[in-house]
Amino acid sequence: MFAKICGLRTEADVEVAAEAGADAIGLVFAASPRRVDVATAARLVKATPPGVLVVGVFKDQPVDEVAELAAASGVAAVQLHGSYPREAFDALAARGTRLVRATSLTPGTETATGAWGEEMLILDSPTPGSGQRWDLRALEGNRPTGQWLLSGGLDPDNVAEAIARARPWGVDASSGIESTRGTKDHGLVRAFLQACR
Ligand SMILES: O=C(O)c1ccccc1N[C@@H]1O[C@H](COP(=O)(O)O)[C@@H](O)[C@H]1O
Repeated sequence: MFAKICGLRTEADVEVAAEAGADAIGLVFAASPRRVDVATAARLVKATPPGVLVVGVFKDQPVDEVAELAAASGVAAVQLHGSYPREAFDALAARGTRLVRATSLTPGTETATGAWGEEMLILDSPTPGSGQRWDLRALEGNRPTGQWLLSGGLDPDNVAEAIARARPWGVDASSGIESTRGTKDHGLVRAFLQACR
């Protein structure tokens, strides 16, 4: 089970997540209490051990801004939320950017991982980073294929059951592993990663 821990803001956050077995971490560049500036992101990238994928998280920011922040910080991939068209994915892929596509599961959602050039697909609630769960019954008849991550309101207490029901390739969490909004609780991060496995 691939596990991504999102919204890290300090070196201690990175160290705990990596030591506890996170496969990927997310640094948020979107408007959010978890947002990091580019200098902080670059420091956190340097603090991340090899083998842990660092993903920059964006929402409805211009493609040029995404590419500039990704290059300046050194994140390995970008995760796009919001209403990006297919052309935005194509433009970033043409620059060699590794892509993660995040979407909620509404009628017409493209659920085949890789369909827009992304290497991972995230199915999230309609309000990313809010801690809201969504009705997993929506997966019936729409279950993605390939490297897809379940997200939206996951925490140490609910993630095992959510995995059993949704059968994702991986999971992604932020709000459910915080003490206060924007501040990771290291005990909850460890408990979440243990519960995933
Ligand atoms: O975490 C944020 O603040 C955020 C802001 C804008 C876009 C995405 C964001 N995070 C992503 O949201 C989900 C986690 O949601 P939850 O808090 O666990 O419900 C995950 O994909 C994050 O990468």
